[in-house]
Amino acid sequence: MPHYKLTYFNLRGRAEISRYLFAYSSIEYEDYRIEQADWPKIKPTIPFGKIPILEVDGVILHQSLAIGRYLARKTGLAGETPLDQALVDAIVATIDDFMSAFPWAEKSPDKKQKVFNDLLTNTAPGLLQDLDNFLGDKEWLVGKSVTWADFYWEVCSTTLLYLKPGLIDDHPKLLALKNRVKALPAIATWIQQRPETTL
Ligand SMILES: CCC(=O)N1CCc2c(cnn2-c2cccc(F)c2)C1
Repeated sequence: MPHYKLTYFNLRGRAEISRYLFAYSSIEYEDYRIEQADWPKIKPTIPFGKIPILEVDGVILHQSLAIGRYLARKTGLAGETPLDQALVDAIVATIDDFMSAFPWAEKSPDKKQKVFNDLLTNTAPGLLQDLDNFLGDKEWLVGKSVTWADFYWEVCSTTLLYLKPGLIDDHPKLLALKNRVKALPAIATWIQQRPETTL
């Protein structure tokens, strides 16, 4: 088994999907969490200057969704057929587009709050309805078994609910999917054991 080292901040953020995949697959890894204060020193040493990165026996993989897709493929959670894999990728990208629209590093609290409020009030409802329509009465977002698209929904919706409690109240099927993921034993154990962070 390769030596895995995941480097990110002490946040769920863009690394949590990989942590879920490691937990679900029982693959051992180093969950290396850097202090925000140390980032300016570390950033120049990172290819492309962004985290998370996953080191696989010293080979550095960057981009959170590339890392997630790599782990999902190793874990059998990428989708059963090429078409299902494409559907999984499309759902992951759709959720990620929305999460990426938040100005997480905005220094002005007023500007940050204004954009966050606009996204949560005016953009989120359309996305939630589209996801609700796509899920329909299925157990999982794609195919007959859980995929990393379901994990990504749970990871990102946790942050969205922290930002706006009640945001998903009009979508009981999406909440039920979130709870199905949280009820997976390995995920439940990780959620119970992981460091408590707000984001
Ligand atoms: C200073 C940086 C920061 O506060 N965060 C980084 C980005 C982030 C956070 C929480 N979720 N999230 C995220 C998850 C997935 C996709 C995405 F684009 C963003 C918190």
